[in-house]
Amino acid sequence: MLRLEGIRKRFGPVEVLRGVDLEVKAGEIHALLGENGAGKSTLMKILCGILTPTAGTIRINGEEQHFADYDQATAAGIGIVFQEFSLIPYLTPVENMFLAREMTTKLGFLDRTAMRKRAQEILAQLDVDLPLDVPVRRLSVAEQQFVEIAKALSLNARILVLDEPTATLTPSETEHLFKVMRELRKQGVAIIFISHHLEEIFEICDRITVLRDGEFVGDSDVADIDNDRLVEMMVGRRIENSFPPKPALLPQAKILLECEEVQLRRGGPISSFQLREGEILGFAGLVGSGRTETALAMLGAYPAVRCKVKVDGQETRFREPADGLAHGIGLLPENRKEEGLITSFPILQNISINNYAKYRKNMWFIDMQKELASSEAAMKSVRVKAPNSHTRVDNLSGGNQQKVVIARWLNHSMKVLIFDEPTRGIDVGAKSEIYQLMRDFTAKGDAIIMISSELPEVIGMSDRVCVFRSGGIVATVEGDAITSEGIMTHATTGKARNVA
Ligand SMILES: Nc1ncnc2c1ncn2[C@@H]1O[C@H](COP(=O)(O)OP(=O)(O)OP(=O)(O)O)[C@@H](O)[C@H]1O
Repeated sequence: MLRLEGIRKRFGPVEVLRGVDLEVKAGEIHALLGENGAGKSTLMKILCGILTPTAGTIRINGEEQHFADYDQATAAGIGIVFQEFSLIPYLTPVENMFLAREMTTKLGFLDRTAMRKRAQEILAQLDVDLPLDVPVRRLSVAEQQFVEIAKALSLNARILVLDEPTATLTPSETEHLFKVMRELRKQGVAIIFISHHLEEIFEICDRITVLRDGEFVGDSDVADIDNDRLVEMMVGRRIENSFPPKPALLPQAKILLECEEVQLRRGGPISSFQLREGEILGFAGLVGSGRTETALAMLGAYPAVRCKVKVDGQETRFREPADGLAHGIGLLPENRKEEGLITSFPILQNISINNYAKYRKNMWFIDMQKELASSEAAMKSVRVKAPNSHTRVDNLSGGNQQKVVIARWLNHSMKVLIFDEPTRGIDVGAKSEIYQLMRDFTAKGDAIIMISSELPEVIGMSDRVCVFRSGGIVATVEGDAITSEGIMTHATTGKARNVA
């Protein structure tokens, strides 16, 4: 159904796609894989007419296509759901689906009944039930994604691109999305699926194509390839063990940070926890269980009913996360593109920001050589792929933008780091490097709170784990008790103490 041949793309002097081929059949779920910055999103933007290739051909059912813009690609049967949705938050799903191509009655009035009926038909075809009369901002991320898919199908998409659709979904939402994808496959739609979760590729995909540094590395049936070979194709080397060994827990370790009596909601559970020097404390639990809110409440960024914090044994009150910096506490927010980066600034300043004290020469000047050397070393340590540290962050791939924020915090002189979903959107090769850097950080006696929805990451990295449920901590486990069954049992059935 789709054949891309010899696709090249140059941004100024940098060639980011260097002759890429991709073949996708009707009724196939095809994974497009590669490290951060390999060129996946750029290739998809070319397919959708958003970018023009420097060279190469696009054929749909054998016919050569030249898309001048997105609308022409849509007319040719291509639909794309980006990582950042294009829905208007204040409009309903139906209004969003038919935006700028509203159905009208013979007299020229809006035919709301017909639009609603068509929307219902498409959603029923996907076996998706969602409220049609509320603004989409009230829907969950998964529901918004289904609206995007339904919108593409209402435009008769036969080739559907899903760019990292599962990155922000819960496991059950991901299962629902997979059900929808299987249904579309049955209907003969060709799906191109981008994900950094390799277990998802083995679960849902029929074929794969791998890119590395803008080049085509190879393609294969999923049935003919295993995990190790796939990683090797993507990264160009074998990744032996992604989690570094855990150090022995020190029974007498100093308490760096203590949170007593956190109550997120009136009448909700009251929790407490301690963070000890040299440890990684995992915050596990289902989405909405209160993990992020508890961390934010501690830093004054969530309006908890009560929250008593002690830093180095001293009671401390933070009004906002910036107050944490003075106490050596840094936050890597979940939503780092909006909250963690100044995208119009170069990588260099995005890494060194908040950290100028380290580069100060005297009262007036900073040592720019030192700033450059230190930031470039941090950038290299997490493998940010960019021509140099002066590249603007908005010219980086999504995963590389994430790495810049991680590089900033790991380069900072902090005592405590709070990492919310540290490896979301990060490729498999860089993940293991980030895990090692986290361990190097704690080896100095500093500590990390790691909020993560990825159970293997929680288990592989945490020295102790606080399991959250319904807004509070229901258990704290350590050592051999850190198992997926144990954590899941607490996360789904655990009872919080002290319910007021
Ligand atoms: N407008 C632009 N100007 C300059 N370089 C760009 C621009 N857009 C993308 N790039 C570069 O092109 C390369 C490929 O980026 P792309 O977003 O396609 O990667 P990706 O494979 O989708 O990565 P990720 O897994 O991180 O989403 C990156 O090195 C990126 O910095």
